[in-house]
Amino acid sequence: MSIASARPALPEQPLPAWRRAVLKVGSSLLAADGGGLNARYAEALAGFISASREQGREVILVSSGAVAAGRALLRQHVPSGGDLAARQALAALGQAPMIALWQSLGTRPVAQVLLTHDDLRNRRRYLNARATLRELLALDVLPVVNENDTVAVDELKLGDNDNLAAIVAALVDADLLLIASDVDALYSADPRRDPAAVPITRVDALTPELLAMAGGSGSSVGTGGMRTKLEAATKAAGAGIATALFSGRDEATVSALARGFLRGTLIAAWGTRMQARKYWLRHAPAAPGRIRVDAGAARALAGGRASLLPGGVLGVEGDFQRGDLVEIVDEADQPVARGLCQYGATEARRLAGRHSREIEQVLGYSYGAEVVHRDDLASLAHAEMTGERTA
Ligand SMILES: Nc1ncnc2c1ncn2[C@@H]1O[C@H](COP(=O)(O)OP(=O)(O)O)[C@@H](O)[C@H]1O
Ligand SMILES: N[C@@H](CCC(=O)OP(=O)(O)O)C(=O)O
Repeated sequence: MSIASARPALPEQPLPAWRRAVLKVGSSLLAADGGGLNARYAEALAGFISASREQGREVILVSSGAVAAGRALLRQHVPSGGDLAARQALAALGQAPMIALWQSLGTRPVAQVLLTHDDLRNRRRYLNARATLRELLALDVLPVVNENDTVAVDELKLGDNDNLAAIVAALVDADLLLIASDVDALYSADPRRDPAAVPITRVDALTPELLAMAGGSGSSVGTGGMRTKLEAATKAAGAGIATALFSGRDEATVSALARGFLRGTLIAAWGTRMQARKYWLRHAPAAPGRIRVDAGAARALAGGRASLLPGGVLGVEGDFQRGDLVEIVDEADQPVARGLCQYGATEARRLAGRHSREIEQVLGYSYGAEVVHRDDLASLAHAEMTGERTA
């Protein structure tokens, strides 16, 4: 039974417009009775994914449930907490049945994507994960992401799939993070413990008071509870992505989602995705290196809408890798922009002053016509920075 089923249904509110969303489905839904995997609630969620696809939208699924599935397969008591290696073994055992469950509920092929914190901290792996996920969407395949529990210990661990889902949402430039759980909203206190708890359906800012309302998991299969959901929403908000929390146990709630309405808690983003991205590009630590550009390129970059092409590059200083954040300066060494470089310093040096169509001939391969793509670039010119949110 849903925790909040004895309470009155929540009002519907419009979801923000979205084209790409990450949907996180917790163990509390896939192993709802505390036993093995069960399609009972996953079916409606799979229906939502198919309906979204038909509306021309893209969904990336982040699914838990491997540990619960593994535990049920062994048909023996394995303690929920405790031994990390035992949990890892259970996850390895249950991962294939979890993927098979999602495959059985849809017609599109399902692709398994296993990630760790290390994969997303390392710039090259981050870019590879992003490219793979984008390619899977282009192939019209449903990516099903989970933490790679076999290798994820301590510092490699994201710790929970709520946080993983927020990171994946930023990785794939999603517009919305949808978190389906066994509770229909964020409450003023854990509704399992406090019958007087009241639902909070709209959050404009995640204040310390709100964060303090969130408790841990109330079920035997879930891990982070509301605490990790609010952590995830904080990460998503900082990346310009709104989060919707809702009960995946309530069919009417899930079908309302396909109509663009939420019965649950909507946590607003801090700004637009582009503002958040530009803010990050302007303020994150840059790699030890600089790209010097000619006057024409400097003018174009100051406008905030042009990419940096190899022809505008005069020289490259220092050392950086493909994907690093680098500073771009003009002929007088004045910073004009910052951006993620598509080529490493050695490659960029060889490309300086060349035409984009010569890239393949010079390097023997190409990552694209731009040294820095305009989506990955933030101008430091005053006009483009006005209106920037303060973090
Ligand atoms: N303030 C709160 N509002 C709503 N739920 C809360 C709150 N604090 C703790 N919870 C608990 O969070 C649980 C959902 O998280 P969790 O068990 O980790 O599920 P999942 O497997 O879906 O991630 C709810 O069942 C509820 O008991
Ligand atoms: N990677 C683990 C999921 C851990 C987790 O975050 O679970 P949950 O709190 O149910 O989303 C598994 O597949 O069992």
